[in-house]
Amino acid sequence: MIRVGVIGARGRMGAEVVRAVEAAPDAEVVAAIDADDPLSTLTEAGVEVAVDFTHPGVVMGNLEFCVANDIHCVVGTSGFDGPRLEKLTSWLAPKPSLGVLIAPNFAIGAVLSMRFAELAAKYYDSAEVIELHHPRKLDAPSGTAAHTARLISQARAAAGVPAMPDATVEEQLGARGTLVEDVRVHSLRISGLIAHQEVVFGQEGETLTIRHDSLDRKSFMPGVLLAVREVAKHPGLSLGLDKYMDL
Ligand SMILES: NC(=O)C1=CN([C@@H]2O[C@H](COP(=O)(O)OP(=O)(O)OC[C@H]3O[C@@H](n4cnc5c(N)ncnc54)[C@H](OP(=O)(O)O)[C@@H]3O)[C@@H](O)[C@H]2O)C=CC1
Ligand SMILES: O=C(O)C1=N[C@H](C(=O)O)C[C@H](O)C1
Repeated sequence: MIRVGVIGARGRMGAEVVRAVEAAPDAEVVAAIDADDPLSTLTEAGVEVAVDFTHPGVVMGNLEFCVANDIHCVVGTSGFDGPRLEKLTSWLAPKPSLGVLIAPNFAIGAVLSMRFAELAAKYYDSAEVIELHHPRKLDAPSGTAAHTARLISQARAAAGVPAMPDATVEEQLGARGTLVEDVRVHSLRISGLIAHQEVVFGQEGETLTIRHDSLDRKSFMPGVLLAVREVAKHPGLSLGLDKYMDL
């Protein structure tokens, strides 16, 4: 049995993770902590894999503790940029057998749609990302949208695709979304939604839209369980659940 600690266990995702791990035949929740609970609960319970669904403002402190205490980490919390990933890499340097996965999205369809977007990127003049989420989400744009935009941008740069056509010279603040690298990202917050994303590509006479919808937070659980099972087999820092999949 894999001994799992859930950080953010009373949150929307954390509570779902506790249920999913408890139902798994090969893993058990030995610690479930939330804001104000001491991180030492994890070491006292002998946690092997910590799963973090908290807030961008606290996740780095949680990871610093887990890495220092040789606990593998599966991280769904958003807010990871280049400097954060560099810091994590430096923490992991003296721990060659420890695995940390930062996954912007655990839904299998979302992982596939990011890969599809990366593949499509070099074939189109234009690409923009629209993410749609529940209105209690704290951050914008979503981690998934930012990651998708970076993948598109990097794929276009690698293929030498010229800048996207856009004649806008007068823009009311925010009307064209925000730029992640050179890709526009638009964020909607709508009651009734959970987590959704469209990537729209276009060229003369043709568009391609790649859309993914998480209709229930259960959609993230197969990916979380896959990560819990795999993280110890993938030492170092991995970005994206696709690193544990045969894509
Ligand atoms: N990668 C993926 O597939 C997914 C990622 N996410 C991301 O996961 C994160 C959490 O989302 P969600 O569950 O909706 O958010 P919630 O706000 O529902 O849950 C976060 C929980 O973490 C708690 N918390 C805050 N600080 C700490 C701390 N220092 N230690 C332990 N627990 C703490 C919060 O307590 P309190 O409310 O008191 O602050 C809350 O209970 C977000 O960043 C979101 O974007 C969400 C869905 C899927
Ligand atoms: O806050 C959420 O709900 C979600 N957050 C992640 C993100 O920021 O991309 C993943 C998913 O979109 C749900």
